[in-house]
Amino acid sequence: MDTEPVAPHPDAPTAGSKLGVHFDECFGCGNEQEAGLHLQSTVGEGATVRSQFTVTEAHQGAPGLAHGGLLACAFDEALGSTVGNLLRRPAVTGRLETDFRRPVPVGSTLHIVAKLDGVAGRKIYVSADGHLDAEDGPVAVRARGLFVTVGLEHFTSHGDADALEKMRAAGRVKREDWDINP
Ligand SMILES: CCCCC/C=C\C/C=C\C/C=C\C/C=C\CCCC(=O)SCCNC(=O)CCNC(=O)[C@H](O)C(C)(C)COP(=O)(O)OP(=O)(O)OC[C@H]1O[C@@H](n2cnc3c(N)ncnc32)[C@H](O)[C@@H]1OP(=O)(O)O
Repeated sequence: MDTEPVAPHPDAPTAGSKLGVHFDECFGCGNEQEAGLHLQSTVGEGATVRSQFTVTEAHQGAPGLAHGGLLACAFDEALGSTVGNLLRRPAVTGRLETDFRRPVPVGSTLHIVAKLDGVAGRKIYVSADGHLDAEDGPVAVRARGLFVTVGLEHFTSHGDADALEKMRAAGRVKREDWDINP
């Protein structure tokens, strides 16, 4: 792939900043989804975001083991949060590849480190490693994503405009937070 290197937006949150919930009903990070992943993220050094989530019984595929689709969801969230918060561009997942390298048991915590890899026009390439039970634990899942920058009308024309208003009212998303025409 022919990409340009990418640096965080000058107004992006700095290393150590905790990233809040972007939407209360988001399955990845929202606090109104009881069975959701409740992923919590912090900006890391360089163009990285560190996220964690603990696998519960609600996330099983085989008995006692995380469902692969839910693990993919965690990476979608972690990668999307990296793009949204570091680049401040509204973007959606175009492609998500996951390598499942080790089983992830219920009760374990996945430590995901995601990084911006490059951009090519509207295309943003990101990747992440998920370490089992510790930041330096063995890699259980690896993912690569392609996000595509969209205008805010993507969400208003295809999504729930009332819910977007609710997000704005809750201060989750402000128009001035986004670099709409990078
Ligand atoms: C005020 C409201 C703000 C709302 C913001 C909300 C939240 C954000 C807040 C904070 C951020 C924090 C956290 C976010 C966390 C999680 C995010 C989860 C993200 C998701 O879970 S999101 C849901 C799943 N996602 C979709 O629902 C997308 C459905 N889809 C489409 O809506 C279109 O498909 C679209 C827009 C992707 C492209 O459509 P399009 O017409 O605009 O553009 P086009 O097709 O030309 O693609 C342009 C270039 O991307 C290449 N390209 C596209 N797709 C490709 C693929 N799969 N593989 C390889 N290349 C691909 C083309 O080949 C071309 O490349 P080239 O320019 O080189 O030709």
